[in-house]
Amino acid sequence: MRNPQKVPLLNKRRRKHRPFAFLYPAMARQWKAYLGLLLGMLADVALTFAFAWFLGNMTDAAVAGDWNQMKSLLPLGAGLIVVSIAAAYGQEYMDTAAVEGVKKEFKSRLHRHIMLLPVDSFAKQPSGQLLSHFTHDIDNMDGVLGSSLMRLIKLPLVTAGIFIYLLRISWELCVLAIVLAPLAVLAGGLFGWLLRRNGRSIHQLAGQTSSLLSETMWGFLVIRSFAVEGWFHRKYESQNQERYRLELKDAKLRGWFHAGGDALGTVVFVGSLCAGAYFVLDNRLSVGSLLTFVNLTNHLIYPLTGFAGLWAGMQRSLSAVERLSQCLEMPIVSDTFHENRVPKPLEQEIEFRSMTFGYEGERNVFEGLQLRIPAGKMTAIVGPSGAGKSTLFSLLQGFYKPHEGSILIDGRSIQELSPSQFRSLFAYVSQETFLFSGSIRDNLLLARPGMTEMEMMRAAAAAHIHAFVMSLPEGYDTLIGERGLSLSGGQRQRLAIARALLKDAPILLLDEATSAVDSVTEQQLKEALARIMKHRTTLVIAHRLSTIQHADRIIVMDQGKIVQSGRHEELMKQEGLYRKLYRMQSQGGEAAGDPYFDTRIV
Ligand SMILES: Nc1ncnc2c1ncn2[C@@H]1O[C@H](COP(=O)(O)OP(=O)(O)OP(=O)(O)O)[C@@H](O)[C@H]1O
Repeated sequence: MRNPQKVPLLNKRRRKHRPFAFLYPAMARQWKAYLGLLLGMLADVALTFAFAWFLGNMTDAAVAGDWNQMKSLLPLGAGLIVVSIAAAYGQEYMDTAAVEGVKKEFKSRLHRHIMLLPVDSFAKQPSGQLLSHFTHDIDNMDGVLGSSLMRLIKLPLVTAGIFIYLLRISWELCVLAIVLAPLAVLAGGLFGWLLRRNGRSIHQLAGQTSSLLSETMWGFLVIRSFAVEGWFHRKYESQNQERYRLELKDAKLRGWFHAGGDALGTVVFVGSLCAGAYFVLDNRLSVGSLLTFVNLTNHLIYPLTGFAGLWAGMQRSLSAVERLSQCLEMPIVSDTFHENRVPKPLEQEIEFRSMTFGYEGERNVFEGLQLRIPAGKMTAIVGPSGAGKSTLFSLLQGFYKPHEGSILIDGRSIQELSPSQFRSLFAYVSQETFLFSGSIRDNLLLARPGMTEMEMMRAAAAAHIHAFVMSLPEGYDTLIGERGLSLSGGQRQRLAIARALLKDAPILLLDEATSAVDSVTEQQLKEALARIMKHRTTLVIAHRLSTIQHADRIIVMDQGKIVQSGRHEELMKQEGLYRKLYRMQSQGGEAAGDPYFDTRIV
């Protein structure tokens, strides 16, 4: 196994996004909080000038020994303090409301969007990448929301106001500051671009690391049994190192920007102080005016220095918003969630009519496939690995659309059915059973939310899991751990079968559903399944041919084509793939080198 090298980071071809246009509707819905913040910000600006004015007048009154003037100014000072405390409190609260309100909306939108993604686009995204939108991108939106956004508006506003105010005090002192302003703007533009580029790389890497971590946790037992902990650790180390390098680069950029801003600010401050002191000596400026000037210059310096941090944060947030918008712009299957309805049983058949399909960028799996599956019967699909059995199930469930031809259920194209009607038609038990963390009852409830205790137990009994559940101290309320890992493979499979039974759909899709049970349980399950299949159209993908000998019809597939079909006895009489597979299986699958050999037929 190779040591992982540097992680590819930047997506070369990115679409143009307008982050603020994307954010605006969600922000508009929090208009009360943003209005509050805007008023708070305006109060803040007014307070800045009011305090500077107060300082200057108080000092001049003190220098002139005007006690009455000082006394008249005192209540004003107290009022300013009260207003500034109220403004600070209000801003803090409004900031949280404005930021968290928008984030809450995006979290919810993102989750909904992911739930409605078509199966193929979902499958293309590593789960960690999707997860990182929640854990990384949404958390990094702060720089363009709430008070950060207000500060971005406030800084130019304060800067312009201060210039005008200072101009009234001394135009000579203003010239010094004005000369340096374009420099700050230019530096902001350049560093902003660099920071955003770097921020994008950090976000992308965070997504990759998140994917790697989720794979590591999910595949922990495989990692352990193949002794590849070292390889995974090195891969993580390499990404961790890269992240460290990028964070340092970010810090360097911010550092340079900060230092440059500080230097610029200090030059303005010291320069105006010296020049101001000279003007006081020359009697062209009062001491109070100098203090007002120095105080306001401080506020002028802040835009030059504080702007760096704000700008850097904003650039990071913009690249997070960009990634979020890319995800939210992925097309979804429909605008609404669908609920299970209780559909009528199938009356006629399922038909694949001249269907052609291939996965994106791959050669076609099916070319003009013609297949009819009669209603109310059990049809088994067999064939070597890669024949297209699972793809047929996916197409039937609408996970993918045929490129040509159509799929009809009782004579109606599945495209004509509403998503709710369509989804209610199938109950699916897959090879890899997935159970959700929570109790056994929670997992069964998924299939039928309003189920009664009796219905639940009946389904569990039919799947031969009821006795086991009742033997547990908490019965149906027993927690089964993440992915049901505290249960055996066979127990998980039987619960999955009970879940499918509870859904009570007219079409039952079983993908080697009895593969993880022992032979005694398999026999019991077969009986239970046979009872349920009686009223249903059942399609079974079977790898062990012994499990489908009683099927009403067996379809033998090879490389996307139907090569044989009929009952077990008929197929056994024919020279062909079925007999070959059957013999291989009964002989123990000793078929090394045989192109039809499916390693699971043993
Ligand atoms: N998501 C996918 N993207 C691209 N190609 C795929 C995808 N899933 C399956 N294939 C390809 O489609 C073909 C049919 O695969 P499919 O899983 O339907 O076969 P199968 O008969 O179910 O095999 P098995 O018995 O091994 O599960 C194979 O060549 C496979 O490599």
